Amino acid sequence: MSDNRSRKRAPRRDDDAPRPTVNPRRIAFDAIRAVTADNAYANIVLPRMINETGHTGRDAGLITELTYGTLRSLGTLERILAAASGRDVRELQQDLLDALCLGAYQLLYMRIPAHAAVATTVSLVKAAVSPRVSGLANAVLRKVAAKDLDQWCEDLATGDRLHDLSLRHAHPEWIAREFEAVLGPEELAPALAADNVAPPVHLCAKPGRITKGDLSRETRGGLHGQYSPYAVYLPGGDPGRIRAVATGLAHVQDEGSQLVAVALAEAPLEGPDAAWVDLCAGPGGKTGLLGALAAERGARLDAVEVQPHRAELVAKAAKGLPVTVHTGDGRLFGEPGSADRVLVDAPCSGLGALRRRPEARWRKQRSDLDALVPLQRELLAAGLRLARKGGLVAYVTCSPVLDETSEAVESVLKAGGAELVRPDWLLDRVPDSARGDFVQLWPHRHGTDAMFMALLRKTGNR
Ligand SMILES: C[S@@+](CC[C@H](N)C(=O)[O-])C[C@H]1O[C@@H](n2cnc3c(N)ncnc32)[C@H](O)[C@@H]1O
Repeated sequence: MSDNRSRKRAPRRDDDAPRPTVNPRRIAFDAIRAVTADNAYANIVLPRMINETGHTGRDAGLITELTYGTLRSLGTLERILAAASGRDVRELQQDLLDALCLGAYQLLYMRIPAHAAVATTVSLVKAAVSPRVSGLANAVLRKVAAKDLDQWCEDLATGDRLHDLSLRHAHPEWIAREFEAVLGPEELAPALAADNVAPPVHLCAKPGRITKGDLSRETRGGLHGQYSPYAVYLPGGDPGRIRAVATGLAHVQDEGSQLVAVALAEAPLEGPDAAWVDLCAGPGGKTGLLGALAAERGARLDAVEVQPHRAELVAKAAKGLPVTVHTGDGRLFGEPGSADRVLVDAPCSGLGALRRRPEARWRKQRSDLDALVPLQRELLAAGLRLARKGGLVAYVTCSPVLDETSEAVESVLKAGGAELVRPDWLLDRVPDSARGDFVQLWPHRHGTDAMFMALLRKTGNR
């Protein structure tokens, strides 16, 4: 018997679990294909693929970086690939283009040696696309590798500031223009750059259910949130494995989302304060927090959601809380003048949460706003109708776009019967969050999604 065979085997990492056999780059490629060919969402398909193929730890991290990074940078990668190949990349078959983007991402954004990035991508093309195009892939990627990202961006710059910043930070130009209209030119680059950094997971300790201290201990050292009295930052790992999350005492929720919900609950209100409404509730993050606050105050919350499957999620989030879930159109809900506090967390472009959905920026179009903007205004008007005289309405979007935010509020205010109120609770605790009397949070300033909030008080009877 040889020495090798007589030596005891080192215990395996996870007992009997088989070692993953699918190559991480192949999984990243398959996930990118699912997004580009089947319109899948990376944050849904990728965790499933990683799980099914048994990758953990550093491998899982590499697969996530390859997939999310490539998808976030698609527009810029395609521009560089077009220049390197001297052709319109839309003429290439989509699976080849996806593989080239994955290879170019490794060359330009990761510290993977060029020879390894080119060789692994060419092998991937042979196996997953066609051996016939592997020579083309090799030639194009070698050209990409000849320059770094800064040099490519310099070569492709036109001198138009918005164009050049959009290219450097991988955003469609129209989105950069919308951000600049709110922020001005100075802060545009940091705002775009912040969208390319994966956000940490924020947890919300439901008030009256678990304290921040206990939740932090359960997460093994999660820091308390900077601004929200209920936020704990998850230091790492799967939030579903935290007992408080699994049992509904806490939930995953961006700190900015927590802040706007609490700001509505904390705003001073004269008169009765027992009837609260969440008019656009799905999937129920803010319902869970507002419902817990309502329980502490002896109030009740009606949560309205138009999509039945999202209403089911709201019911789950509100379990054990004084919340009634209604499936229906918020524009038609309830008795006028019956509510003390109303949240209108309107469906929006979601441009304030681009950090979370890597492919989203390339799928969205300015024309998406054509249908959203009138709906947002109708929902805000419905929220005001529902409020009693003196009652409060918070209008919230996860977008900083002017059309969806201050302009929506100003247009509804023109009809009369309501006034703008300064949400002092939030503005006083979060530096640089005021835009006039509105709240505008930003990833690069606050580490939260770019949530917008306006607080209105109903002054009329109708
Ligand atoms: C921005 S999301 C709300 C997020 C939610 N408040 C949370 O914190 O989890 C907007 C929601 O409004 C719903 N919605 C869209 N149109 C609606 C309508 N007319 N009435 C009620 N809900 C509507 C969408 O289906 C979506 O679930």
